[in-house]
Amino acid sequence: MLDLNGKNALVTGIANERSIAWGIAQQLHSCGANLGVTYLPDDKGRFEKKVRSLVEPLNPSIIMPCNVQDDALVTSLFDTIRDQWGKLDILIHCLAFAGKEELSGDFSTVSREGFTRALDISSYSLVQLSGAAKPLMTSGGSIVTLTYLGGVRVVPNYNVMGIAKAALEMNVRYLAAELGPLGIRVNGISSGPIRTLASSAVGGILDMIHHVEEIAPLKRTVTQTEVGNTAAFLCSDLSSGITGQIIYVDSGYCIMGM
Ligand SMILES: NC(=O)c1ccc[n+]([C@@H]2O[C@H](COP(=O)([O-])OP(=O)(O)OC[C@H]3O[C@@H](n4cnc5c(N)ncnc54)[C@H](O)[C@@H]3O)[C@@H](O)[C@H]2O)c1
Repeated sequence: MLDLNGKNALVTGIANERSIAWGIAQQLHSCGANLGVTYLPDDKGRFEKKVRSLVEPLNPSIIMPCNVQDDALVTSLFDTIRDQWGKLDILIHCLAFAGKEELSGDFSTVSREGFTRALDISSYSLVQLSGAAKPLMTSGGSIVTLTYLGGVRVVPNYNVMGIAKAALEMNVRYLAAELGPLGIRVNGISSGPIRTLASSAVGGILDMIHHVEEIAPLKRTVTQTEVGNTAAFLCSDLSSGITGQIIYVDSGYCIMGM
């Protein structure tokens, strides 16, 4: 049994019950972690309402807004963690965004604005949040992000998000090298396709899932719980020798040539 008792874990990226971050939060909680969660603030407060009611059974001690494009919100989030928890042990980076118009059609038509926004929210944010977490991870720590095969191979319609994931995976390696001497490990989970709010913006997501069901050794795609279990492992002492890695949780799809 994984033991995360006494660990403070910040989970970003919960939008609803389909979110991979929700699967991760549940598994961290079941292993004993003390949770803090964030939601994306919007004018009508829809995400806040949804996230607050969803996470209630997990009894998080911090629930705060986080828009990674708003530096003041990020500063306030980590100030609160410092004041309330004193130290942070686990950071789950489980967020990404690209405009729907960027997730279908020809990649070469992506606008500078769309490219920059996707890279800023989906890739730079890992550096930003890890930099803010670093001074709070005084007893070492574990940082986990979520990536996808479209960052190493061409997947139809994934387009600019593939570039963002490629950059994200390199961020994992540079951060792991910098933070390793402090006992902070940084890893990524490359998840197979799962139907979520974010993935539904990718053109042909259902075709991608059906393709995995046909080709992958396990003949199915993965669940949020399976990704959550791997995240819990990567956050626990059982993975103490692993850093800078991308772990595939994809029913074995990535090993297949045909
Ligand atoms: N669903 C899949 O098939 C799949 C596969 C591999 C990797 N992933 C990755 O998993 C992660 C979680 O996505 P998901 O599929 O669970 O979808 P999701 O829509 O449930 O989660 C995406 C989250 O990103 C948050 N977000 C977007 N813009 C933000 C911003 N500016 N600041 C802060 N938060 C912001 C949203 O609020 C949402 O909570 C993403 O990095 C995604 O690329 C998903």
